[in-house]
Amino acid sequence: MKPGKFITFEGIDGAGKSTHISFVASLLHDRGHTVLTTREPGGTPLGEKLRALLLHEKMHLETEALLMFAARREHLAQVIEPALKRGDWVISDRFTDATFAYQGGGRKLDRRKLEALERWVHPDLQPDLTLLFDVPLEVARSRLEKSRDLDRFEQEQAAFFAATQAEYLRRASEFPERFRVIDSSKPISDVNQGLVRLFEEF
Ligand SMILES: Nc1ncnc2c1ncn2[C@@H]1O[C@H](COP(=O)(O)OP(=O)(O)OP(=O)(O)O)[C@@H](O)[C@H]1O
Ligand SMILES: Cc1cn([C@H]2C[C@H](O)[C@@H](COP(=O)(O)O)O2)c(=O)[nH]c1=O
Repeated sequence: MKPGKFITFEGIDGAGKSTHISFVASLLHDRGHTVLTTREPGGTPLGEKLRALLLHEKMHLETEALLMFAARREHLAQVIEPALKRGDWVISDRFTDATFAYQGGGRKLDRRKLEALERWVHPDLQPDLTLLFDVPLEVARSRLEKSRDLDRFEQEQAAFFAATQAEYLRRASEFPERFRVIDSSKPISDVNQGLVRLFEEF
């Protein structure tokens, strides 16, 4: 069912993943692939409305997790699955690992509930490659504060991001076949060079 490849970018807020998506997209485009870049929560008109709620409205933790998966269901149906079927390469700025990291790790929602939602929403699809941008918490925080006004997640305390990052790293060791951890405390040009090397082998 899936001639295209599905690549996801993950990391705590300010880790630098969005900065490197267009670089990787143009690298893959130069290799002859049709590349679609998208993001979560979001990626569809309905998903973007849910994103606005998720990033700015206070809500119950389980509502938050359910809305993340509702936006994802729409994203898969409208964007990701048709693109992969056509043979396009899809790069998503976040996917289900973010829900395990933020709602599971950061907010402590029982992982079994998230696993049940994952089995419901995408039982047969996992990313072919997940790039985890890893950076010390204080570096991420200082990059964010310099760059923009902070949303509901970005305003969380250091302990929340420490738990979120720990869950990302735990998942990277649980699924080593698809995760690659990128040291994004390095300058942007060094991170780009590392990405060029990584994609020579992918
Ligand atoms: N390696 C780097 N060195 C220095 N600054 C960086 C680096 N990577 C990203 N930045 C800067 O840090 C800020 C945040 O980067 P970016 O938006 O890519 O992070 P992000 O991981 O996508 O965060 P979010 O998930 O909150 O969108 C931007 O101003 C960006 O220019
Ligand atoms: C997919 C997803 C996202 N989040 C959080 C993580 C970020 O703080 C925001 C998205 O903002 P970004 O700047 O585009 O990265 O949403 C989450 O908590 N759970 C998720 O599943």
